[in-house]
Amino acid sequence: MATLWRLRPHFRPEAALLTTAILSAVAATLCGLLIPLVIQQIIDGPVARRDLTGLLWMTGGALLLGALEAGFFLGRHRLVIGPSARIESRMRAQLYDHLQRLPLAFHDQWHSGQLLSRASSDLTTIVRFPRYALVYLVVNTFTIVVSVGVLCWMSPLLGAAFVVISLPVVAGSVVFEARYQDLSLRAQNQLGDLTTQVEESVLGIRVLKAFGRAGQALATFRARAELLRGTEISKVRMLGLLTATIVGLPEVALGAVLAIGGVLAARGTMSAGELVAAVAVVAYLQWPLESIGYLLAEANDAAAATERYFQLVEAEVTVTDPAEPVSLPTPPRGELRMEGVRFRHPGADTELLRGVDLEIRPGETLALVGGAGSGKSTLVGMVSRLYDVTGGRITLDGIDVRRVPLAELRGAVATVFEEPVLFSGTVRDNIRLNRADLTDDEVRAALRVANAESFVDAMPLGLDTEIGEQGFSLSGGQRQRLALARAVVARPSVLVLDDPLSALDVHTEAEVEAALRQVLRGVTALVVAHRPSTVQLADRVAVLDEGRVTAVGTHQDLLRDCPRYRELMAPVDERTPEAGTARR
Ligand SMILES: Nc1ncnc2c1ncn2[C@@H]1O[C@H](COP(=O)(O)OP(=O)(O)OP(=O)(O)O)[C@@H](O)[C@H]1O
Repeated sequence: MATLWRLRPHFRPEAALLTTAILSAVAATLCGLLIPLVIQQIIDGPVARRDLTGLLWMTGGALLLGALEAGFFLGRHRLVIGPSARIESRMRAQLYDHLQRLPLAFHDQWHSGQLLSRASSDLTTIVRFPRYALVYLVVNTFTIVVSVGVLCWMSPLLGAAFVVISLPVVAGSVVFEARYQDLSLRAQNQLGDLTTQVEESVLGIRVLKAFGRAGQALATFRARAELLRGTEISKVRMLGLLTATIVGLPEVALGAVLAIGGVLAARGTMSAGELVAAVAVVAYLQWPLESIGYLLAEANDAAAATERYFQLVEAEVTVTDPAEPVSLPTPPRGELRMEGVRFRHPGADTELLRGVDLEIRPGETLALVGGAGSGKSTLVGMVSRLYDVTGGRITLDGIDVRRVPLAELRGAVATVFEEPVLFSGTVRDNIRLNRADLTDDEVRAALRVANAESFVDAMPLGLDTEIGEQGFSLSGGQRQRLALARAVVARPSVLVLDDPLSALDVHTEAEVEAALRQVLRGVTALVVAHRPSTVQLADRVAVLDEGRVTAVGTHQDLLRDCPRYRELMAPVDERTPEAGTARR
């Protein structure tokens, strides 16, 4: 339960409304509890005296209390809706914002389904707590304490009997509390694994079908679903056990009150009205008692979800804005240097990059060539700080990129990836991508440079055509040319192209290559390349091997002087086995 205490910064802005909601619920309870006492007065007073006028007044009083109880109850309901919705939306926004700021090294290590389930089902579970369980845990505890007080005031014997009968419930709740949260956390993690599999299967449906792996994927899914089912059943069994203990309590308590109260009334130490009131108070306790198990389960589910939420929002953002920022020259010249750059993945035993030295002159295009997994993407990703170096430094125009404000750096360095990701929205939205200040003329100029204007104009609504998921279906080459347009639209000084041709067929490759030739004019470019066609776009080529740059030169020079380069550039069927693999 201590975990839930960590939510207080989120609850604090809503404290006034939540407290009013709780007070409203307490007021409803007090009205409800006063009714049995009015009934006692009615029976011992007007009914015993056969006083019709008094009876009418007091019955009216009981009705008024009933109406007030309903009003306060409704008030509680209304008061809690706004705060809980605001808490939910703020927490969701904080989580999303944090996910955006977390470095790629973090995203490399987390399954997307685990992130999705935290952002969706976990937050819903957390928010059910202030909306419902929090108020009722407070109010029901209050109701039970006040009711026991009322019983003790009527007859200490009745109060003591009720407390003794309640002891198994208290013990059961303590055991339940300890075990249920563990099960709840396990179930939420298992749900995250299932979400990951659903997401991966949806994204990779073509591969699964093409390789005939749908059956195997289903078997894995079933096994995971079975695991989750088992955990959920254990949760329900545990809750059932507690509920079974609790549900019997009001009946036993009622029997005990009737028996003890009956004896006391027969002896004349308790009036008939007091006996009826005591029975009514115990009957009033039925819901608060029966709901304890459910509310504890809700609180524990919320606590487990809270733990998972904080795992994410407290994950360290290692790539941050510098404390003492230094601006790039305006406009930046685009001189890029790597000085002894080293990189080790968090928790990895060995370094992927072991001292890379490289210089790219303003306006020059340098191709980076290396075996699969040799660290090319990681190295080029460091220029815009998708990853941070773990040793050495990268400078742009003589300034360490870690000293440049992130927004400025990412404005100066644009990246195109192997897989062109397009978002749901229009062509224009995708090209501008959060740069709403760019005009249609600028967007068109970028499309022209990327050799994409003619096919965009041929689309049904031109720039307004919806693309991305479920949008207008584009070919690989068209998608990549839009990605190029997106990269150049804001006129960056440095372009990082992470193997932009590798996912394309020969014909499409030629289209994008033509676009690339245009795009590369006048900017400094670092291009990850696998094929001679891409390499030939570059002024110079660097060979990355064993974590270092082992050779730099023109394509022709390297073909002549560097055996490793010849190996890497050879057609796939002519390569030696280790040429295409990481040699670390
Ligand atoms: N979390 C991690 N811990 C340790 N090593 C990792 C981790 N994530 C990735 N790697 C290693 O980093 C390398 C991938 O680096 P990178 O993607 O930069 O290579 P690349 O040269 O671009 O590969 P490719 O040409 O196949 O795209 C691989 O060797 C991989 O094993």
